[in-house]
Amino acid sequence: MSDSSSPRTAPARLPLVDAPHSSALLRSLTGLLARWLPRQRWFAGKGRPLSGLTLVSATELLPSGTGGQTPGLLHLLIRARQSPAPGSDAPPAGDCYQLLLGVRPALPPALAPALVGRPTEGPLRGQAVYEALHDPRLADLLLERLRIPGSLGTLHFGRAQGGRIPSGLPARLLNGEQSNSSVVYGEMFILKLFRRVSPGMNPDLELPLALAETDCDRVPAPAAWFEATWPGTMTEPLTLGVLAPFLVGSTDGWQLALQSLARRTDFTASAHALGRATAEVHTALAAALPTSTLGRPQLEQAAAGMTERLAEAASAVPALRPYRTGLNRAYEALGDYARRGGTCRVQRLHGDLHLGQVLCVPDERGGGSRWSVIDFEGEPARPLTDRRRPGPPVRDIAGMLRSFDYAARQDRAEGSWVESWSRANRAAYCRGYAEASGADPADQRELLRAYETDKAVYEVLYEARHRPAWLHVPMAAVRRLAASPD
Ligand SMILES: Nc1ncnc2c1ncn2[C@@H]1O[C@H](COP(=O)(O)OP(=O)(O)O)[C@@H](O)[C@H]1O
Ligand SMILES: O=P(O)(O)O[C@H]1O[C@H](CO)[C@@H](O[C@H]2O[C@H](CO)[C@@H](O)[C@H](O)[C@H]2O)[C@H](O)[C@H]1O
Repeated sequence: MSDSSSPRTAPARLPLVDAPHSSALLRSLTGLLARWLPRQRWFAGKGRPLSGLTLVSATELLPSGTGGQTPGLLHLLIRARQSPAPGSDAPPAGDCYQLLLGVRPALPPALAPALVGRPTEGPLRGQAVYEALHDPRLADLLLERLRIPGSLGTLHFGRAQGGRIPSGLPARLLNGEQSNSSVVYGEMFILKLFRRVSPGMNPDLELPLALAETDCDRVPAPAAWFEATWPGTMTEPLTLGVLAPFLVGSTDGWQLALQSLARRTDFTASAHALGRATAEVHTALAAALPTSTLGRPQLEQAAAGMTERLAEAASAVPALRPYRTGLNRAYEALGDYARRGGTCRVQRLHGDLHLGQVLCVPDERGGGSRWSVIDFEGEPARPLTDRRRPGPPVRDIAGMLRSFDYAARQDRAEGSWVESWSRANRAAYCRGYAEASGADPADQRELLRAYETDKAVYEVLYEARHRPAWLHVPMAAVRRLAASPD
């Protein structure tokens, strides 16, 4: 099963573009990109030096006018090779990134912050190369491509049946802390452009497409998408972007939870509704896509995977080491459950469910509001093959329970009100889930504890890498979970 138990999958091989063209283009861009890429929020390999760049694919979406005012639009897939982390004997890894670059002889002042650089050699010599999504003309061109199904070079554009995508919708690039990049078009659609990509369908397209065929309306249905394809090769298509309806006036669950904490207001009705929404999505996914039952060997393997992940995290984050024995008890309890004959149903999941992944949307039908669920990519650090494997629903539930704890720990006052806020919302969420699904998460004690522990360990590693100032949040959970009685 996904979790961990499976061997780490090596990145699938991707074809390279034909040599003469690619080497000239790379000559233009290598120096600039080697400096620019590691500074991007979405660059996954922070802290490891870049050892080289290779071009996987290059497509001119719009040829640059020579000397004129028309910008060019270049779509690139670039493999960034990196040296292994210090002390690791792993071979150099290479992640593939998607770039959309604008090319102009001179940049208007409004686009100056988007500049990647000016190549000093090769075919782009002397041109201003910049992040194309900042340029409304180029973002508009991308929408035009998405409106009309078809292929251009390695790029293939697909569309859902029916529905209308108007042209000329004004583009607005989101500037939040994202793992990818998103552009909102006329407050009608949002395009998510995946940054780190690998062969195989991205679950953030696959699962919303599958749900669109069911009667579950909790997830915005993809209107259009694009992918890279290499017909005649063994390489699976690689998902590059998804256009979905924009939920106007929505607020994410994280903001709402923080408001409730700041104003000392009740959140349990929302948490309960969120439990119901999660159950509805799980039920629809289980009906639409394959499920199976894990028996003893697979559950033991899952527990072993968690133990291994804890060992890896502890070697990267020393603060975790004193708690290893205590945390491992949760994984041993899962192994014991399997040896006693315990089983577990697995199905496709969200994979990284937390309060930031749920949007509270004003409900046109009833005047109130309702929860929608977004971002089915799974945990960004896991290989795609892992993220696409079925897992137990309690894994998502554990993620949301951790999120209530995260929110509560943002409150500086802490103390008993905040603790009871967290406890009450965790309980309300599970109640809502149980009512809508018929399965009470609390009945799966060993699984829930093991997955909550596994999630807290993941968060320790995530915070140590991306937001060290937040490390204390999952560490508080680690202390609690390590001390919890069997
Ligand atoms: N369909 C949507 N409607 C409204 N806002 C959305 C929608 N999808 C995403 N967003 C907004 O965009 C942000 C980033 O989207 P997300 O899919 O989580 O990207 P990432 O994986 O890069 O974090 C979300 O936090 C949310 O605020
Ligand atoms: O939103 P992403 O898919 O990029 O998920 C990653 O980043 C999340 C933070 O933005 C991280 O979530 C953790 O912090 C949240 C508060 O910011 C909290 O609600 C979550 O419970 C906590 O796990 C997520 O783990 C990571 O994969």
